[in-house]
Amino acid sequence: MISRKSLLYYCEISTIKKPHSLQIENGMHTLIVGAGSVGSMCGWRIKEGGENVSVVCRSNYEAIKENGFSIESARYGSRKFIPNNVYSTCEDASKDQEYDYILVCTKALPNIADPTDILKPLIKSSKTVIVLLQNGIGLEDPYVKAYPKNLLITCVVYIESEQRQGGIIKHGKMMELAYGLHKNKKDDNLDLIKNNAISNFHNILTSGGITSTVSTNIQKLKWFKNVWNATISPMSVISGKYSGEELVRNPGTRQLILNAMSEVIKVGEAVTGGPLHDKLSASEISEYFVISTESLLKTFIPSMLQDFINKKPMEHQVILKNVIESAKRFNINVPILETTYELLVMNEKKYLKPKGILLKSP
Ligand SMILES: CC(C)(CO)C(=O)C(=O)O
Repeated sequence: MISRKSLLYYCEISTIKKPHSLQIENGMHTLIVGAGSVGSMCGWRIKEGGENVSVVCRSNYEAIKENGFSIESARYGSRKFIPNNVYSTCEDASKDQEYDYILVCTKALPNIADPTDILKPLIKSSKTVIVLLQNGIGLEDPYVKAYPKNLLITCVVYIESEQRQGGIIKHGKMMELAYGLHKNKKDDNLDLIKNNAISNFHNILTSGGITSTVSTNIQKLKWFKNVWNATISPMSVISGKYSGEELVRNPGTRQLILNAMSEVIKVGEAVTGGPLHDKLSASEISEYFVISTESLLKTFIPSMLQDFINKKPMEHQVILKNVIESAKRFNINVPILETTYELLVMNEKKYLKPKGILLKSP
């Protein structure tokens, strides 16, 4: 019987040990690009851990410049987070710094604009490690193409947070990152520079109290997590704003979600070349996610539903469309995912079109 521990509990994880010969550097400078609910939480914890943290904010810039962030967290308590510097553009952030780590915490919306463009002024040499803290799959290729000399770390993000208004952040207990170096070829041997980049990142996260895990098979973990994101999140929007907890408690939608999950798992297995989990079968993975969702609070709102409520673009390209496109390559039928995707995009068009935001045609 599967019981809920944490959404990450069942992931196959390999934590690397810090090699004794490695010197962990101090005083590193991290830039958060997109200081919304995820970016501000990470920035806050990394600064609390003793590092320099600057942020690039867009819609919330004036509020953050003036007052910083006010964070109310069930895990860490309620505090203010005042970043070292607050910028409104990456251009401004690039003027007097070259950063060790750039954490990309913006929404992943490659269907609206090239996501790598905004980093251009910031990437001055191979010193900067780019870290993607975004939901979905198939995000990495544009970064590899645009910045081939920079190391790329890609993450699975489990952070339960929401921005109420400019700079007011509400956080629950979940604050976990699993990550690994994005590799073009299957190569588990990390050389010293790569190992250093990962160890330092691990160090700055754990110093700030973020549960941090390094994986040598990060794509498998990303697909595993996307089983949840590609099903519960869009269903919560198209069902008319039901929470995940309500959807899995209702027998009809519970079965629909289980069926949709099995479509995602089939595609994930084909893409990653094996099971998405070492100990759980495909049906146990779906069962595990449904049981985990059952014990989430009614008030827990998936980030896609938060975007829908706030009339913002939703991340359906990386969460759903990329799965559907992979399914086509492997001749796998995904009728539930296709239906969900089409209905989601129709819903989004209603509010994006009047704002003049158009999706790129495929
Ligand atoms: C489950 C959660 C909150 C983890 O970050 C998430 O991925 C989302 O809401 O989109």
